[in-house]
Amino acid sequence: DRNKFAKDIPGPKSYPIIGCAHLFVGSEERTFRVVCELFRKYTGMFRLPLGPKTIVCLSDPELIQQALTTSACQNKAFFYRFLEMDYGLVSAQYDDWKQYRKMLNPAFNQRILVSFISIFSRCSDTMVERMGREEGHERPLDALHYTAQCTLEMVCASSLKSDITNDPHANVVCHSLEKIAAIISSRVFNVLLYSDLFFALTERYREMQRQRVKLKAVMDPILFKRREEINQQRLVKIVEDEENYRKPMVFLDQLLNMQRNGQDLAMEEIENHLYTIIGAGSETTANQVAYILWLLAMHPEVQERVYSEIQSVYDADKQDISYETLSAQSYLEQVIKETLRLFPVGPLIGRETIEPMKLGNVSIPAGVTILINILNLHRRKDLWGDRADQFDPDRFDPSTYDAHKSQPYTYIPFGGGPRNCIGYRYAMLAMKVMVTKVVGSYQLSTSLTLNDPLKLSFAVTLKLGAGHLISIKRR
Ligand code: HEM
Repeated sequence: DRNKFAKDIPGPKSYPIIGCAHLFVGSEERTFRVVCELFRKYTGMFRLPLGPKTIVCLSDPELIQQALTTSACQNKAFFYRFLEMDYGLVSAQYDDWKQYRKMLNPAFNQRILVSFISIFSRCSDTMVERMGREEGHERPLDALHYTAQCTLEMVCASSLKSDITNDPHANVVCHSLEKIAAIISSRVFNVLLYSDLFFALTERYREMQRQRVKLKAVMDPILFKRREEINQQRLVKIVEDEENYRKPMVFLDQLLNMQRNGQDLAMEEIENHLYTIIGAGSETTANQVAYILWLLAMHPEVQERVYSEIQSVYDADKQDISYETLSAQSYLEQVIKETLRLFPVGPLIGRETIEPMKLGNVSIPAGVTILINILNLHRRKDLWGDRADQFDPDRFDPSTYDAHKSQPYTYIPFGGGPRNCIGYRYAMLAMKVMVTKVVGSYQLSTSLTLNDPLKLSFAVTLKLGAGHLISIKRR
């Protein structure tokens, strides 16, 4: 029996064939709540058979560290296949991934990231201006609506060298990404939708195809245009110049110049990488900044400290943002870190064992799915204290913060091990610029509190059903 290894691992009651599938009926919100309750109940490791799959869930930081750092566990879990981006960095299997990551790492080097700060700044100014149109309105605005368009523009301008600021279709892309993410995630705990054949018969599948068509209609022209330009450059042999060839390039250029055995990558591979970076780069950052603004609106005293730091770092009339000024905003960094702890926008990640391995004292065979709940890990009272559910940026005061030193895997908002987030430094810079621009311009408030029903759910990113509702007043 394939599942014999799991017989001594604790877990909820399961039934033949369906396993624990009966636990996950109802809304997405309910499903996510049940998942989180299980992770709270079993503090080490538990098994979760779901139809044909046995999932081993990890709550303990030591076990999480083992899983994320051992090479025998570096394939992605079966549900990443639902993304239908098999060649992209997020879902590629280990052997392919090693090559891709090596070739794409240079597109995230320090020099390139610093050169993006002016793009982040320009896109954030546009966001602030758009928000301003809502000022004085009775009803609060949903911060995500604004951050989503902004981060999409940032990713296109930085990684794709393409300006979509006034593209009327930009909002369509944000909407499509969100819809696709929700459909993909709805398959993760729904055994009936594991089979691609069965899924293809559903309305969700047809909706996903419709959204993909919309997405491609906006993104394909960007891709084809840039490919044409790069082919032209090649013709005039610029790329063959040794120095140019070695210079790190932005993501899309790196991709279009990548060669394997003297051949360009296949179009399907390039598209998978492109859509992966757009999805992984824009949706995540947009949601995270929406959480930051919403928490600042909820905690005026924290917001005032962020604002006085902005005043002490920047001239009164112009916010000339540079790498140095951003580095000087250490309190803002604490606020971002604390938001990443309480509301990590990539809450559930999964791996699959490539070879047999030991997790603690349990022998796990090859082909087993491992599931990690980052949200639950970040809110464990035994690791973070009784006030783990409260927002307290002082927790990350560098002079006192030591949780990380004793066990770095108690805090993993960007994942961990070799397959951690390739864009985490990009994200930190982009978030700092966005928050600086908004808080520098507006005073934020909200009537919501962390005790209200927040209706969290999982749609690749961590969704807030209540909405990131805030009111703004010009400073
Ligand atoms: C606040 C923002 C972000 C958060 C919280 C975040 C979080 C994460 C997490 C948790 C993972 C690990 C996924 C796993 O283990 O399966 C990941 C991977 C990844 N992220 Fe991010 N991310 C953010 C921003 C970005 C940005 C801005 C980019 C690109 C511009 C990006 C690109 C990626 C890619 C390509 C991977 C896959 C890496 C690999 O397997 O080699 N992310 N991210």
